[in-house]
Amino acid sequence: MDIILKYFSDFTPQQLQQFAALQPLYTEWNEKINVISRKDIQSLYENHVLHSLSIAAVANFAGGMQVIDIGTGGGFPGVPLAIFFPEVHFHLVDSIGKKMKVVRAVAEAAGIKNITMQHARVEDIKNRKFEFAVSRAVAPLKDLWRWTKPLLKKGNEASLSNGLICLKGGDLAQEIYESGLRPNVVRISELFKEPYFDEKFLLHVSA
Ligand SMILES: C[S@@+](CC[C@H](N)C(=O)[O-])C[C@H]1O[C@@H](n2cnc3c(N)ncnc32)[C@H](O)[C@@H]1O
Repeated sequence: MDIILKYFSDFTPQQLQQFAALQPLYTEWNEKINVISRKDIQSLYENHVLHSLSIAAVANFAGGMQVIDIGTGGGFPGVPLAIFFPEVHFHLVDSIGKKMKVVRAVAEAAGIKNITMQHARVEDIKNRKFEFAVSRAVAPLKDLWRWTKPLLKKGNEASLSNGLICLKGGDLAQEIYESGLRPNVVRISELFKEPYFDEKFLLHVSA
């Protein structure tokens, strides 16, 4: 987990304990329910935790905000962000129930209190509003935006205006064109120097 401390500091002892708990917990749970590819589990902190925290490097969520993680799978980016922002509430949603089981077990064992979980397709969530939606590796930008837009409150209380923040890789030109949107695009390799982050991007679309 030193790779986290290379880029972020000022964690409380509780946050450090929670980050440290992730490796044994995900290693144990991933053997029962596969949420991270088996070869990737050794690179949990770089490929999953730090990648998730690229969102924290660009968006300083304010205490009391509500953030939905769409298609969280085993809890990325929602779980690392919930540890990073203990005053922010994270609602983690996935359409596959058994993945929610892993997230629930990890959050409980690590004592992460600011997370709720919902087994649902995000399109079916009604009557709830969030300041931000976050997502990694779930759907084309066009679909993510169609699902997310009705769930967002407008506002500007964080370092970024309220909206969708998604993590994506590869050549995004066609995907952005097809979305009809003009997202702000951040190269994650400008934040973190490890080769894993080459060709990885963070996209932000304002509500
Ligand atoms: C490739 S996995 C990524 C999981 C996690 N975000 C990560 O980066 O490790 C995509 C996840 O999105 C979920 N998903 C896809 N479409 C969804 C939808 N419409 N509503 C909720 N979850 C969805 C899938 O069940 C799957 O767990």
